[in-house]
Amino acid sequence: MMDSTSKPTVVSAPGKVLIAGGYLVLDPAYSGIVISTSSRFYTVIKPLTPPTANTIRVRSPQFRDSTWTYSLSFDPLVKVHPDVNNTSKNKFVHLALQHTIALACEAHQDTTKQLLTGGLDIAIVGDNDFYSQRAQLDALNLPITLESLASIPPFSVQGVTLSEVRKTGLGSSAALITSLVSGLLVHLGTISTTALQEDGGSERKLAHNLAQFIHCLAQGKVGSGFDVAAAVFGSHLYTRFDPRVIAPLMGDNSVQPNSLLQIVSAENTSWDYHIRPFQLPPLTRIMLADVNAGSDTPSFIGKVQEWRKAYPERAYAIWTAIDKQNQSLASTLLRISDYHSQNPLKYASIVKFISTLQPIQWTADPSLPDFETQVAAEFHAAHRTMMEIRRCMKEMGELSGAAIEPPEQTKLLDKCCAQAGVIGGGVPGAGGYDAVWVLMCEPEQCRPDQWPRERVEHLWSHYTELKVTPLSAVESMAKGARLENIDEIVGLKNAMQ
Ligand SMILES: Nc1ncnc2c1ncn2[C@@H]1O[C@H](COP(=O)(O)OP(=O)(O)O)[C@@H](O)[C@H]1O
Ligand SMILES: C[C@@](O)(CCOP(=O)(O)OP(=O)(O)O)CC(=O)O
Repeated sequence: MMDSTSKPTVVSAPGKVLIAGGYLVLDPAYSGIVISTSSRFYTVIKPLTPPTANTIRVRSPQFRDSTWTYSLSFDPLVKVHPDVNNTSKNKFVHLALQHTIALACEAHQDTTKQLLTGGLDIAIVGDNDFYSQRAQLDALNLPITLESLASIPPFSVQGVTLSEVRKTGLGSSAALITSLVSGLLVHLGTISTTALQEDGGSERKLAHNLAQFIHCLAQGKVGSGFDVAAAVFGSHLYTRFDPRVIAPLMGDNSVQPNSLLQIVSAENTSWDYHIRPFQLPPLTRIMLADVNAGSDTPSFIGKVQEWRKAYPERAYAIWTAIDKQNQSLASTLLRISDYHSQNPLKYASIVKFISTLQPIQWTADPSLPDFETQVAAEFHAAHRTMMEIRRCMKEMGELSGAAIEPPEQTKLLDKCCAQAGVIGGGVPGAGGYDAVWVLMCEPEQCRPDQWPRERVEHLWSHYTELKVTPLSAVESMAKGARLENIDEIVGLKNAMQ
């Protein structure tokens, strides 16, 4: 058994960007493209020192007033009680503890109780990207660049409470719930330490189903769940689950009868989500920006749903058109990756070539050999499809009264998409004012000032109409939630102090 000198259990989970399928993905008839980010949440679990029976202390050291202590009782069912001296509440953390420990007890009552007798010490931190760093860059008088972001210490202290912090839209709560739930499942032995090595094994699915349910309960609503799915499985093409699978668990009573395991089990065929493999093509890079104006996603969803109900035929036609483009984008990007597998050298040379040109010029050179022409044509197709998706989403926003791609964002995105080497971009997820994503070529080498990312970075840092701050994230190459070694995560040990 683990003692206080052993290495802690550390599980991380990535953030998300829904690059195609906003709104449509709420309906199981449609799917979306979700990219998981290199920016992650980390949950670090170790025995409490000094040991304190049935006590769990959770800390979020990046925030003020963010330590929560809980006690456990087991009779007749597990219950997690917040300490009366806690100075704030954290519903997400509380529900994650309650239901994950209940599940662990249902699976192995005796060993779970034994592992909890000395208490647990849990720390949770998120990469800087989850919270807006604009104020910090301005205060330090630093230019608004990726280099400046890299100079801020990892897991930096935000100086505010959790309710005051400005989020960037990477899905902090889904990544937090996934890392906490999966970390507890590993620590309590409910899933094995190798569970998170496999891409889609049954233990990973169990962690997904449990995290998905807890996230819905904490949010008080059932969304499409693409954010939790990305945190658990990494980038993929997502088709949602039928909410009826968790309906029996969604009541007010926080103590569940002994049926949780059966419902969240990977064997429960009522979990009908589909996760199809997806990854952005090699030698491309996604860049994300936090834009200084918030949007109210729930009110957008309400508007789009009302419009869809009021004008079913028109909505059906637009959704069908958007879905066609979304599917075409997914298959074009996957085909581009296939070209890379066929001939990585020629692929690299055509990416280098198009990275200096605007899309309109990519297929204009008749002297290019066949293979290179085909790859350039696929990149051009991806560009056209991204532009068409933006046009349709904007139209849906105008028809429904939700500012999905408002004029200010159109102007910004058009400028980004006019840069040499940029494939396309859009407003992530529900859209609005608060973020943009841009996909560009990232050749193996470039002369200074020739990287598409530098052009986009320059545009953003000199943009005056909106405050546009890059995030440091790229696509996560590690698939979803994973077990970490604390010594290998720069700054994590420090952040625990
Ligand atoms: N670092 C953290 N530590 C503990 N809880 C966190 C942390 N970051 C986010 N949370 C939890 O997630 C909640 C935010 O959820 P939500 O508003 O849905 O944000 P998001 O859209 O980023 O998922 C917070 O109120 C808090 O309960
Ligand atoms: C509208 C949606 O399809 C996508 C919303 O995506 P966002 O990435 O905008 O979401 P938040 O993390 O809640 O800000 C709703 C859903 O799928 O649940």
